Amino acid sequence: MPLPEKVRMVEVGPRDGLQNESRPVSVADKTRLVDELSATGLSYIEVGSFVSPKWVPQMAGSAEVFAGIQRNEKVTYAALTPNFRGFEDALAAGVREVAVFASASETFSQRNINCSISESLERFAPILEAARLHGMQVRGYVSCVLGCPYEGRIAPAQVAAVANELLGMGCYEISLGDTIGVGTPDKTRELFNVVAGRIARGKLAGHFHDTYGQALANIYASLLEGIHVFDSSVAGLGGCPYAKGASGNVASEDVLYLLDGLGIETGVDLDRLINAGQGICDVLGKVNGSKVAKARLSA
Ligand SMILES: CC(C)(COP(=O)([O-])OP(=O)([O-])OC[C@H]1O[C@@H](n2cnc3c(N)ncnc32)[C@H](O)[C@@H]1OP(=O)([O-])[O-])[C@@H](O)C(=O)NCCC(=O)NCCSC(=O)C[C@@](C)(O)CC(=O)[O-]
Repeated sequence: MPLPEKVRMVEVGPRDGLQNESRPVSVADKTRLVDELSATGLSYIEVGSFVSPKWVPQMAGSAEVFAGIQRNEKVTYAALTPNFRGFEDALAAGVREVAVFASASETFSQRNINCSISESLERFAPILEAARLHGMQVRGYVSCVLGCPYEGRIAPAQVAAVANELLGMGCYEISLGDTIGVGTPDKTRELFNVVAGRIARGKLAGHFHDTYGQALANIYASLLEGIHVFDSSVAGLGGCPYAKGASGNVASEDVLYLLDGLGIETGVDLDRLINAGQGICDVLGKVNGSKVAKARLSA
Protein backbone atom coordinates (compact mmCIF):
# COMPACT_ATOMS: atom_id res chain seq x y z
CA MET A 1 0.00 0.00 0.00
CA PRO A 2 1.43 3.47 -0.84
CA LEU A 3 2.30 5.75 2.06
CA PRO A 4 -0.42 8.31 2.89
CA GLU A 5 0.07 11.93 1.83
CA LYS A 6 -1.22 13.23 5.18
CA VAL A 7 -1.18 11.98 8.75
CA ARG A 8 -3.21 13.26 11.68
CA MET A 9 -1.15 13.39 14.86
CA VAL A 10 -3.16 12.92 18.06
CA GLU A 11 -1.27 14.50 20.96
CA VAL A 12 -1.88 12.54 24.17
CA GLY A 13 0.96 13.95 26.29
CA PRO A 14 -1.16 16.06 28.67
CA ARG A 15 -3.27 12.97 29.46
CA ASP A 16 -1.49 9.69 28.74
CA GLY A 17 1.84 11.33 29.45
CA LEU A 18 1.17 13.26 32.63
CA GLN A 19 -1.09 10.59 34.17
CA ASN A 20 1.98 8.51 34.88
CA GLU A 21 4.51 11.11 35.93
CA SER A 22 5.34 10.80 39.62
CA ARG A 23 5.92 14.52 40.23
CA PRO A 24 2.62 16.43 40.50
CA VAL A 25 2.08 19.06 37.82
CA SER A 26 0.07 22.18 38.64
CA VAL A 27 -3.02 23.20 36.70
CA ALA A 28 -1.11 26.28 35.49
CA ASP A 29 1.73 24.15 34.07
CA LYS A 30 -0.72 21.72 32.43
CA THR A 31 -2.63 24.65 30.94
CA ARG A 32 0.58 26.19 29.60
CA LEU A 33 1.55 22.86 28.03
CA VAL A 34 -1.80 22.55 26.25
CA ASP A 35 -1.60 26.16 25.04
CA GLU A 36 1.92 25.64 23.70
CA LEU A 37 0.82 22.45 21.96
CA SER A 38 -2.16 24.32 20.47
CA ALA A 39 0.28 26.71 18.80
CA THR A 40 2.23 23.94 17.04
CA GLY A 41 -0.36 23.18 14.36
CA LEU A 42 -1.59 19.99 16.07
CA SER A 43 -5.30 19.51 15.41
CA TYR A 44 -6.09 17.16 18.29
CA ILE A 45 -4.97 17.29 21.93
CA GLU A 46 -6.11 14.93 24.68
CA VAL A 47 -6.13 17.34 27.59
CA GLY A 48 -7.05 15.15 30.55
CA SER A 49 -9.40 12.56 31.94
CA PHE A 50 -12.47 12.44 34.16
CA VAL A 51 -11.60 9.34 36.14
CA SER A 52 -11.50 8.63 39.85
CA PRO A 53 -8.76 10.74 41.50
CA LYS A 54 -8.19 7.80 43.85
CA TRP A 55 -7.21 5.68 40.87
CA VAL A 56 -5.28 8.28 38.89
CA PRO A 57 -4.48 11.28 41.12
CA GLN A 58 -2.46 13.04 38.41
CA MET A 59 -5.61 13.69 36.38
CA ALA A 60 -7.45 15.50 39.19
CA GLY A 61 -7.89 19.07 38.07
CA SER A 62 -8.73 18.24 34.46
CA ALA A 63 -11.85 20.44 34.70
CA GLU A 64 -9.67 23.39 35.76
CA VAL A 65 -7.31 22.75 32.88
CA PHE A 66 -10.21 22.80 30.43
CA ALA A 67 -11.41 26.05 32.00
CA GLY A 68 -7.97 27.65 31.71
CA ILE A 69 -6.84 26.79 28.18
CA GLN A 70 -7.00 29.26 25.30
CA ARG A 71 -9.05 27.34 22.78
CA ASN A 72 -7.91 27.42 19.19
CA GLU A 73 -10.87 26.72 16.91
CA LYS A 74 -8.75 24.48 14.69
CA VAL A 75 -7.93 22.15 17.60
CA THR A 76 -10.08 19.39 19.11
CA TYR A 77 -9.60 19.23 22.88
CA ALA A 78 -10.61 15.80 24.16
CA ALA A 79 -10.93 13.98 27.48
CA LEU A 80 -11.03 10.35 28.58
CA THR A 81 -14.23 9.22 30.32
CA PRO A 82 -14.53 5.74 31.90
CA ASN A 83 -18.20 5.93 32.91
CA PHE A 84 -21.28 8.15 32.74
CA ARG A 85 -20.19 10.11 35.81
CA GLY A 86 -16.98 11.01 33.99
CA PHE A 87 -18.93 11.98 30.88
CA GLU A 88 -21.20 14.29 32.86
CA ASP A 89 -18.21 15.91 34.56
CA ALA A 90 -16.54 16.36 31.18
CA LEU A 91 -19.65 17.93 29.73
CA ALA A 92 -19.91 20.34 32.67
CA ALA A 93 -16.26 21.29 32.07
CA GLY A 94 -17.05 22.29 28.49
CA VAL A 95 -15.47 19.25 26.84
CA ARG A 96 -16.70 18.75 23.28
CA GLU A 97 -15.12 15.38 22.47
CA VAL A 98 -14.55 12.38 24.71
CA ALA A 99 -12.85 9.02 24.44
CA VAL A 100 -13.88 5.73 26.00
CA PHE A 101 -11.30 3.06 26.69
CA ALA A 102 -11.75 -0.70 26.58
CA SER A 103 -9.17 -3.45 26.65
CA ALA A 104 -8.56 -6.56 24.58
CA SER A 105 -7.37 -8.29 27.78
CA GLU A 106 -9.81 -9.28 30.53
CA THR A 107 -7.22 -8.95 33.28
CA PHE A 108 -6.05 -5.52 32.16
CA SER A 109 -9.68 -4.38 31.99
CA GLN A 110 -10.17 -5.43 35.63
CA ARG A 111 -6.94 -3.76 36.78
CA ASN A 112 -7.51 -0.57 34.81
CA ILE A 113 -11.22 0.13 35.22
CA ASN A 114 -12.34 -2.52 37.71
CA CYS A 115 -14.73 -4.37 35.41
CA SER A 116 -14.80 -6.98 32.65
CA ILE A 117 -14.59 -6.08 28.97
CA SER A 118 -18.31 -6.66 28.46
CA GLU A 119 -19.19 -4.63 31.57
CA SER A 120 -17.02 -1.80 30.26
CA LEU A 121 -18.88 -1.82 26.95
CA GLU A 122 -22.19 -1.70 28.86
CA ARG A 123 -20.89 1.33 30.80
CA PHE A 124 -19.89 3.07 27.57
CA ALA A 125 -23.31 2.66 25.91
CA PRO A 126 -25.00 5.55 27.80
CA ILE A 127 -21.96 7.75 27.09
CA LEU A 128 -22.26 7.08 23.37
CA GLU A 129 -26.00 7.73 23.50
CA ALA A 130 -25.67 11.00 25.44
CA ALA A 131 -22.80 12.15 23.24
CA ARG A 132 -24.95 11.56 20.17
CA LEU A 133 -27.73 13.69 21.69
CA HIS A 134 -25.19 16.46 22.37
CA GLY A 135 -23.76 16.20 18.86
CA MET A 136 -20.38 15.09 20.22
CA GLN A 137 -17.96 12.62 18.68
CA VAL A 138 -16.57 9.75 20.73
CA ARG A 139 -13.19 8.15 20.10
CA GLY A 140 -12.61 4.56 21.21
CA TYR A 141 -9.45 2.96 22.56
CA VAL A 142 -8.55 -0.70 22.78
CA SER A 143 -5.60 -1.43 25.08
CA CYS A 144 -3.13 -4.34 25.11
CA VAL A 145 -3.53 -4.99 21.39
CA LEU A 146 -0.05 -6.48 20.99
CA GLY A 147 0.38 -7.91 24.46
CA CYS A 148 -0.85 -7.68 28.03
CA PRO A 149 1.27 -7.27 31.18
CA TYR A 150 -0.82 -9.99 32.87
CA GLU A 151 -1.94 -12.32 30.05
CA GLY A 152 0.90 -12.09 27.53
CA ARG A 153 -0.04 -12.49 23.88
CA ILE A 154 -3.48 -11.26 22.83
CA ALA A 155 -5.06 -12.72 19.67
CA PRO A 156 -5.64 -10.13 16.91
CA ALA A 157 -9.15 -11.56 16.47
CA GLN A 158 -9.92 -10.60 20.08
CA VAL A 159 -8.71 -7.05 19.38
CA ALA A 160 -10.85 -6.92 16.25
CA ALA A 161 -13.91 -8.09 18.19
CA VAL A 162 -13.60 -5.40 20.90
CA ALA A 163 -12.76 -2.69 18.33
CA ASN A 164 -15.76 -3.71 16.26
CA GLU A 165 -18.05 -3.48 19.32
CA LEU A 166 -16.85 0.08 19.98
CA LEU A 167 -17.37 1.04 16.36
CA GLY A 168 -20.85 -0.51 16.36
CA MET A 169 -21.72 1.53 19.45
CA GLY A 170 -20.90 4.73 17.57
CA CYS A 171 -17.20 5.52 18.08
CA TYR A 172 -15.95 7.29 14.96
CA GLU A 173 -12.37 6.05 15.26
CA ILE A 174 -10.68 3.24 17.16
CA SER A 175 -7.16 3.70 18.47
CA LEU A 176 -5.31 0.42 18.94
CA GLY A 177 -2.96 0.69 21.90
CA ASP A 178 0.27 -1.23 22.35
CA THR A 179 0.03 -0.34 26.02
CA ILE A 180 3.28 -2.02 27.08
CA GLY A 181 5.20 -1.43 23.86
CA VAL A 182 6.00 -5.09 23.12
CA GLY A 183 4.89 -5.11 19.48
CA THR A 184 7.21 -5.52 16.51
CA PRO A 185 6.56 -4.44 12.91
CA ASP A 186 5.49 -7.86 11.62
CA LYS A 187 3.03 -8.32 14.51
CA THR A 188 1.75 -4.79 13.94
CA ARG A 189 1.09 -5.47 10.27
CA GLU A 190 -0.65 -8.75 11.11
CA LEU A 191 -2.81 -6.99 13.70
CA PHE A 192 -3.95 -4.23 11.34
CA ASN A 193 -4.59 -6.79 8.61
CA VAL A 194 -6.85 -8.83 10.88
CA VAL A 195 -8.69 -5.80 12.30
CA ALA A 196 -9.09 -4.32 8.80
CA GLY A 197 -11.07 -7.44 7.95
CA ARG A 198 -13.84 -5.94 10.11
CA ILE A 199 -13.13 -2.19 10.24
CA ALA A 200 -12.11 0.18 7.44
CA ARG A 201 -8.46 1.19 7.78
CA GLY A 202 -9.45 4.87 7.69
CA LYS A 203 -11.26 4.41 11.01
CA LEU A 204 -8.23 2.97 12.81
CA ALA A 205 -5.39 4.70 14.63
CA GLY A 206 -2.11 3.46 16.10
CA HIS A 207 -1.08 4.17 19.71
CA PHE A 208 2.41 2.89 20.45
CA HIS A 209 4.35 2.97 23.67
CA ASP A 210 8.10 2.80 23.22
CA THR A 211 9.06 0.41 26.02
CA TYR A 212 11.10 -1.85 23.73
CA GLY A 213 12.17 0.88 21.31
CA GLN A 214 9.91 -0.45 18.54
CA ALA A 215 7.36 2.35 18.30
CA LEU A 216 8.72 4.21 15.26
CA ALA A 217 9.26 0.93 13.40
CA ASN A 218 5.68 -0.03 14.26
CA ILE A 219 4.40 3.31 13.00
CA TYR A 220 6.23 2.79 9.72
CA ALA A 221 4.72 -0.71 9.48
CA SER A 222 1.28 0.79 10.18
CA LEU A 223 1.77 3.41 7.45
CA LEU A 224 2.44 0.56 5.04
CA GLU A 225 -0.89 -0.92 6.17
CA GLY A 226 -2.75 2.27 5.23
CA ILE A 227 -3.09 3.69 8.75
CA HIS A 228 -2.87 7.49 8.86
CA VAL A 229 -3.70 8.52 12.43
CA PHE A 230 -1.14 8.13 15.21
CA ASP A 231 -1.20 8.99 18.90
CA SER A 232 1.98 10.26 20.50
CA SER A 233 3.16 12.12 23.53
CA VAL A 234 5.33 15.22 23.50
CA ALA A 235 8.81 14.50 24.94
CA GLY A 236 7.75 10.83 25.21
CA LEU A 237 6.04 11.55 28.52
CA GLY A 238 4.30 8.96 30.58
CA GLY A 239 3.29 5.33 30.61
CA CYS A 240 0.30 3.58 32.09
CA PRO A 241 -0.41 3.30 35.83
CA TYR A 242 -1.87 -0.19 35.37
CA ALA A 243 0.90 -1.56 33.16
CA LYS A 244 3.99 -1.84 35.33
CA GLY A 245 7.18 -1.03 33.45
CA ALA A 246 5.40 0.50 30.44
CA SER A 247 7.35 3.50 29.26
CA GLY A 248 5.87 6.58 27.69
CA ASN A 249 4.20 6.89 24.34
CA VAL A 250 6.43 7.36 21.37
CA ALA A 251 7.63 10.97 21.41
CA SER A 252 5.62 13.28 19.15
CA GLU A 253 8.80 15.06 18.01
CA ASP A 254 10.26 11.74 16.82
CA VAL A 255 7.06 10.79 14.99
CA LEU A 256 6.99 14.20 13.33
CA TYR A 257 10.63 13.90 12.26
CA LEU A 258 9.87 10.50 10.70
CA LEU A 259 6.79 11.81 8.88
CA ASP A 260 8.58 14.97 7.70
CA GLY A 261 11.38 12.77 6.39
CA LEU A 262 8.89 10.66 4.45
CA GLY A 263 7.35 13.81 2.94
CA ILE A 264 4.06 13.18 4.75
CA GLU A 265 2.09 16.31 5.64
CA THR A 266 1.01 16.88 9.25
CA GLY A 267 0.73 20.65 9.58
CA VAL A 268 2.82 20.50 12.78
CA ASP A 269 5.85 22.72 13.44
CA LEU A 270 8.80 20.76 14.85
CA ASP A 271 10.54 23.67 16.61
CA ARG A 272 7.39 24.69 18.46
CA LEU A 273 6.75 21.07 19.44
CA ILE A 274 10.30 20.75 20.78
CA ASN A 275 9.85 23.93 22.84
CA ALA A 276 6.59 22.66 24.33
CA GLY A 277 8.18 19.30 25.18
CA GLN A 278 11.27 20.82 26.77
CA GLY A 279 9.08 23.20 28.78
CA ILE A 280 7.19 20.37 30.46
CA CYS A 281 10.42 18.39 30.99
CA ASP A 282 11.83 21.41 32.87
CA VAL A 283 8.71 21.46 35.05
CA LEU A 284 9.04 17.75 35.74
CA GLY A 285 12.79 17.93 36.20
CA LYS A 286 13.29 15.04 33.82
CA VAL A 287 15.39 14.29 30.79
CA ASN A 288 13.58 14.84 27.51
CA GLY A 289 12.39 11.47 26.13
CA SER A 290 12.54 12.62 22.52
CA LYS A 291 15.73 11.76 20.66
CA VAL A 292 14.95 14.42 18.05
CA ALA A 293 14.46 17.09 20.73
CA LYS A 294 17.71 16.10 22.44
CA ALA A 295 19.60 16.24 19.16
CA ARG A 296 18.15 19.60 18.16
CA LEU A 297 18.56 21.19 21.59
CA SER A 298 22.18 20.13 21.90
CA ALA A 299 23.11 21.11 18.32
C1 LIG B 1 -13.52 3.50 36.23
C2 LIG B 1 -13.36 3.68 37.72
C3 LIG B 1 -13.97 4.99 38.18
C4 LIG B 1 -14.09 2.53 38.41
O1 LIG B 1 -13.70 2.48 39.77
P1 LIG B 1 -14.61 1.77 40.85
O2 LIG B 1 -13.91 1.87 42.16
O3 LIG B 1 -14.99 0.42 40.37
O4 LIG B 1 -15.90 2.73 40.76
P2 LIG B 1 -17.10 3.03 41.69
O5 LIG B 1 -18.24 3.38 40.78
O6 LIG B 1 -17.27 1.93 42.71
O7 LIG B 1 -16.62 4.37 42.44
C5 LIG B 1 -15.56 4.38 43.38
C6 LIG B 1 -15.23 5.82 43.74
O8 LIG B 1 -14.79 6.53 42.58
C7 LIG B 1 -15.68 7.63 42.32
N1 LIG B 1 -15.84 7.75 40.87
C8 LIG B 1 -16.42 6.88 40.02
N2 LIG B 1 -16.33 7.34 38.78
C9 LIG B 1 -15.70 8.52 38.84
C10 LIG B 1 -15.31 9.46 37.85
N3 LIG B 1 -15.57 9.28 36.56
N4 LIG B 1 -14.65 10.56 38.25
C11 LIG B 1 -14.38 10.79 39.57
N5 LIG B 1 -14.71 9.90 40.54
C12 LIG B 1 -15.37 8.79 40.16
C13 LIG B 1 -16.96 7.28 43.03
O9 LIG B 1 -17.69 8.44 43.32
C14 LIG B 1 -16.45 6.59 44.26
O10 LIG B 1 -15.95 7.56 45.16
P3 LIG B 1 -15.96 7.32 46.76
O11 LIG B 1 -17.41 7.04 47.09
O12 LIG B 1 -15.08 6.12 47.01
O13 LIG B 1 -15.39 8.59 47.31
C15 LIG B 1 -11.87 3.61 38.13
O14 LIG B 1 -11.41 2.31 37.88
C16 LIG B 1 -11.01 4.59 37.39
O15 LIG B 1 -11.19 5.80 37.49
N6 LIG B 1 -10.02 4.10 36.66
C17 LIG B 1 -9.10 4.98 35.94
C18 LIG B 1 -8.42 4.22 34.89
C19 LIG B 1 -7.49 5.10 34.10
O16 LIG B 1 -7.65 6.31 34.01
N7 LIG B 1 -6.48 4.45 33.52
C20 LIG B 1 -5.53 5.12 32.70
C21 LIG B 1 -6.13 5.49 31.38
S1 LIG B 1 -6.27 4.10 30.24
C22 LIG B 1 -4.80 4.15 29.40
O17 LIG B 1 -3.91 4.87 29.76
C23 LIG B 1 -4.65 3.32 28.16
C24 LIG B 1 -4.76 4.15 26.90
C25 LIG B 1 -6.17 4.74 26.74
O18 LIG B 1 -3.87 5.24 26.93
C26 LIG B 1 -4.44 3.30 25.67
C27 LIG B 1 -3.24 2.39 25.83
O19 LIG B 1 -2.13 2.86 26.02
O20 LIG B 1 -3.46 1.19 25.74
